[in-house]
Amino acid sequence: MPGKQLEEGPMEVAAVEDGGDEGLGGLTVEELQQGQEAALALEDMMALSAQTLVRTEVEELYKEVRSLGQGRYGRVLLVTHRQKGTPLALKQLPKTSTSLRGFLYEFCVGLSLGTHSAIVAAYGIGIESANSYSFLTEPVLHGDLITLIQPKVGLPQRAAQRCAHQLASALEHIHSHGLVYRDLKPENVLVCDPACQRVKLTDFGHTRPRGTLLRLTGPPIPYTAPELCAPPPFPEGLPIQPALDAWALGVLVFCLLTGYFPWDQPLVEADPFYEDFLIWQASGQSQDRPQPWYGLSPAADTLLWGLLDPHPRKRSPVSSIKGYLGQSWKQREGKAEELAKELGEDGLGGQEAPKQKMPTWR
Ligand SMILES: Nc1ncnc2c1ncn2[C@@H]1O[C@H](COP(=O)(O)OP(=O)(O)OP(=O)(O)O)[C@@H](O)[C@H]1O
Repeated sequence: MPGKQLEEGPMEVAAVEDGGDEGLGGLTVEELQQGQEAALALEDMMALSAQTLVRTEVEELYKEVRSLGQGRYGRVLLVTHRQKGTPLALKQLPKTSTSLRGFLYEFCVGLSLGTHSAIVAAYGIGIESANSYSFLTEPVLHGDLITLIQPKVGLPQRAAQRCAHQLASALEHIHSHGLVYRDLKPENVLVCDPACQRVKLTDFGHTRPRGTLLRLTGPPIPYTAPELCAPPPFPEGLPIQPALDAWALGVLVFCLLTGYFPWDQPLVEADPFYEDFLIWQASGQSQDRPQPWYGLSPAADTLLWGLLDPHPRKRSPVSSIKGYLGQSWKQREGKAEELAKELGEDGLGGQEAPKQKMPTWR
């Protein structure tokens, strides 16, 4: 998502000299340095890539086959190389809404991360045309994950675990490069086969170096971590951390397992589902388990409590998924209904069932 409204800035180096975590908005010196190194490496790569841009109209080199998708900022086309016939995905970003810098940024982030098996491979070809910028990646032809998640049901457990494992590994790779992905959602997860054996993360327009100062510019969504909703420690924003992606991964795993969002926004005042979750986390009592969580196993509860810890420093890293892979994440068939009965779910203490609706799947 390049060339978007200004919502971020680099963290002031002076903050490091202040010393202590306080002056760093909660980042350690090492974390801040890791982000700064990532930012410098990207700047170098962008300068080199700017010199190697191919200046031509896309049709001169590639033949359009069909549309693969349309995002807010660009469209993605399946094309073939005119001489070789090789199929490729071409992401095209109009110059009216994308700056050269924004384009180079997304292009270079994708290029530096695309060596991981669960990240879409980039071909290192950037094109500047009269009205657009484009780059080429491998085409992934079975659509995105949102089309496979059955509302109110989710994915079969094995498929959900395969997706979660691969996405955690992709995010770990991104974090090891000093970057935070920041846009985990099913629409950005491409599916390589109908059984969802292999998935790939795409769209690096929001990815930024760790420690970049960032403010929320619109209303939060379920994937937005609560620390981004709170007043930021600096006027320019919150220094971003990989914990933002761990939160989004927790929400995504919940969606994969249930077909529901756990809440609309992580705001106690505005969202009763989130408030119920915090009450359950605080009490640990089974009678406080919120309704959307009934279908999950104890292992999934523990995994998701870790990833969805409201305190970013206490939150489990994305790699915590690995410790839960051999276990069941869903209640066995019928168990969720039994549990509902046990908990008097047709009534909080025998009253009529609450008429509240689960968060609707969007
Ligand atoms: N390599 C690819 N192969 C197949 N389909 C793709 C590929 N890359 C993207 N798509 C499809 O195109 C859609 C839009 O792509 P992308 O998310 O990169 O655009 P965007 O404008 O940055 O989106 P957003 O609105 O999320 O910022 C994706 O949701 C996906 O369905």
